[in-house]
Amino acid sequence: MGVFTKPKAPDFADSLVWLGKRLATVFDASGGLTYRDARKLRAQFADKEGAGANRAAAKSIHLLCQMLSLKASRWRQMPRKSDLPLVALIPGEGYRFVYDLSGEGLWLTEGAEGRERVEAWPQGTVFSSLERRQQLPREKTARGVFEDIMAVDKSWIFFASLASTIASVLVLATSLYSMQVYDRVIGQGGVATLIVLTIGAMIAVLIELCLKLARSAIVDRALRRIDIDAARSIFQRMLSTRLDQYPRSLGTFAAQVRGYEAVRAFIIARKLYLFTDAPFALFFLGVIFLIGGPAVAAVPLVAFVIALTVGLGFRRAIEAHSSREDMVGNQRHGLLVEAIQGAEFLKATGGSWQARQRWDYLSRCTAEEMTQIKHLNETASYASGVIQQISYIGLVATGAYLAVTSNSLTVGSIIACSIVSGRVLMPVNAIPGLLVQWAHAKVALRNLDRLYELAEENDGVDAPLVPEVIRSRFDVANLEFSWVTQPVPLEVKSLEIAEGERVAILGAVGCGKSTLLKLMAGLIKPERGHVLLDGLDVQHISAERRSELIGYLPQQIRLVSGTLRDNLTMGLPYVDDEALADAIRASGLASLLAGRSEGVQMPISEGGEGLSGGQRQIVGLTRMLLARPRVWLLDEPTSAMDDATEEQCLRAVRDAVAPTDTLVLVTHKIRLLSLVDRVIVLTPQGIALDGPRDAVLERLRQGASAAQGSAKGNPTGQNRPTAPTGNARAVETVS
Ligand SMILES: Nc1ncnc2c1ncn2[C@@H]1O[C@H](COP(=O)(O)OP(=O)(O)OP(=O)(O)O)[C@@H](O)[C@H]1O
Repeated sequence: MGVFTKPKAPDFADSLVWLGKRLATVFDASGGLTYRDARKLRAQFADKEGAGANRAAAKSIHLLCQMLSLKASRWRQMPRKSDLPLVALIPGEGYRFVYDLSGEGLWLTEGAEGRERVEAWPQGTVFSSLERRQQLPREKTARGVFEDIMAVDKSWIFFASLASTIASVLVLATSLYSMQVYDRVIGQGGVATLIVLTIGAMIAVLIELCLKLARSAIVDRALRRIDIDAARSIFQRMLSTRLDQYPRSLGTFAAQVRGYEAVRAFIIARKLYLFTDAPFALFFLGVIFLIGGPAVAAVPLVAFVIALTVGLGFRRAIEAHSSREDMVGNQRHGLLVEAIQGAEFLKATGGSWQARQRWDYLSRCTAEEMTQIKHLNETASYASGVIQQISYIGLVATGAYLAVTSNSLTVGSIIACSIVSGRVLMPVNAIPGLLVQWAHAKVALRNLDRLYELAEENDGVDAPLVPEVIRSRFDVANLEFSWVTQPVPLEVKSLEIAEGERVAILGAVGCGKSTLLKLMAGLIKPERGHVLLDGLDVQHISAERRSELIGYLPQQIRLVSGTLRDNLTMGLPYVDDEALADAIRASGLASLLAGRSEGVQMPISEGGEGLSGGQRQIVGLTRMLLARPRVWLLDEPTSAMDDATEEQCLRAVRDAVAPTDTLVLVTHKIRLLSLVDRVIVLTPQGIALDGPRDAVLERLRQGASAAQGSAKGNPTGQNRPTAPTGNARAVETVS
């Protein structure tokens, strides 16, 4: 291991967190670093100096690689080109990512402060090469995810089983105690023996209690870990789902995703049942056999078989009702989310009663199914209780008969056998509850499997590209896409947008302008054809890198709960306050904040509900100014703004878009066309007009006057560039 001295704790921690974020992009590590991971990495260096910091530095790379599923080599002192990409650990400075060696022998590096070409490394610098950990290709199913999570640590099953085993053996103490008291103490008047036996039995009971508490602590710990890991994996899977794959009912979808709780509860219960409860039924049967002989043991054995058959007999009915309960429950959750989100619409239209009717119907169905499940569960438990009682009577009767007829059993052994026989049937009593859990888990797994079937971003691309530099040039060819609800697909035969071009897309409502922008941003995948960015299919560029290169501002901006600063710096971890202040001033957000005591720490509620539509648009635009992408895709960015605010935002965008950046703008507002040089008019069948802005506008004006001539009056035509709505199939190039 190389020697690196005096790492300064805060710098190291920051550069490590930076490195984590960068490597997540470079290696397309799904999930990347979470806030929690970053805290963990920072904690490595807390209050560490000298040798402690050195150890932390070495350990932290190991931890980071674990988080990102990467493999790091041991530190070495000389970098080699064949080992690229590398991490360099520079004493007193921090980590740098080394991605290439130039022809002139300069190492191309990146750090938290930016790029640098390094000719000579500072004394003590050490290097470690990185590669993606080979993962076995496995079919992605919800079950597979849970199996992977369970496989990480199985020790809890061993310890929980051990605790159960000892506790179960100790249960014997009570029965043996009874046997000894009846046979030895009462018959022979041994008070001293009674005292010793009683103390022994009490100690056994206390140890059993401790073991049960230990088992529950072990299981709780395992539950917590499985919960966190499963929640993380499923949430990550949901986030990485491609936009066009999201189901239409998001509330129902969210409820289905939550189903993992039912799965993990069942998995734990099943493991405990199979490893501890069920085997002990046989153990206790053996004990009865030893104490009471085969005839006595036969009674609980027969009862066990009958109870098992009865319990499993309820399986189908319980499964059917649980499945229906889950389905209706998810729909009810979907309706709840919809009613809260659409409260304004429901109130304004007076349509609340319709929602209420549906809610009542779904509630009735849920209650009905729940009652049925409860009824079945209770019936199964009662049946097993009755079998247990009959087994008890049968066992005592058989024992007594044998005692009377052949004198082969004592009173004490009959009592001991009857106590132990309760334990034989205990696992059978648990079967109805397990069946309910199993049924819910099965439905939940099926729903989660549907989530895993949805295509992810970069679907089918094993190693998505992470290009450093890209020219913002688009080539679209033979593009075809339709949403599930859309009968006619959007078609674009050919479209070229050069680097540095500023283009507006006009078109009638619903003709597919936003869809085209989403296709260009790579958020949705064309069914046919392709969108190339600098010659690369946007679907082949890593989703993380794509979101850095392409700035997409949607029509409806939904902010996330947190502070305004969180929203402004979303996905931009290295924004300093100076840049933030500049962007806020440029977009006009500063005037919105004036007078607000919290400033950028202003709390934002879910979806940005506390802000008006126009204010949300300003926030979205300000974030774009901070992100400085190479491609700006703006979907009606100022549709909810007043003239003065719009003017300021337009100025800010005009100043921010660099000459080599490409701007594509969807709008219905003529004022925004001042930002562009080229106008494209879109129809669902494709591009109808394409050419320099003024020429296309002139063509549209001519078209509008001709239309006015035939049908007088166009009250909305004032501020809207009129676009062909119909069947303009051939692309008309206007010069
Ligand atoms: N997420 C979606 N799910 C299903 N269908 C969608 C979705 N988004 C858009 N569509 C459908 O695709 C078609 C084109 O919609 P798009 O939003 O691209 O039109 P647009 O030209 O941007 O309209 P507008 O001018 O009203 O914004 C519409 O018929 C719409 O119903």
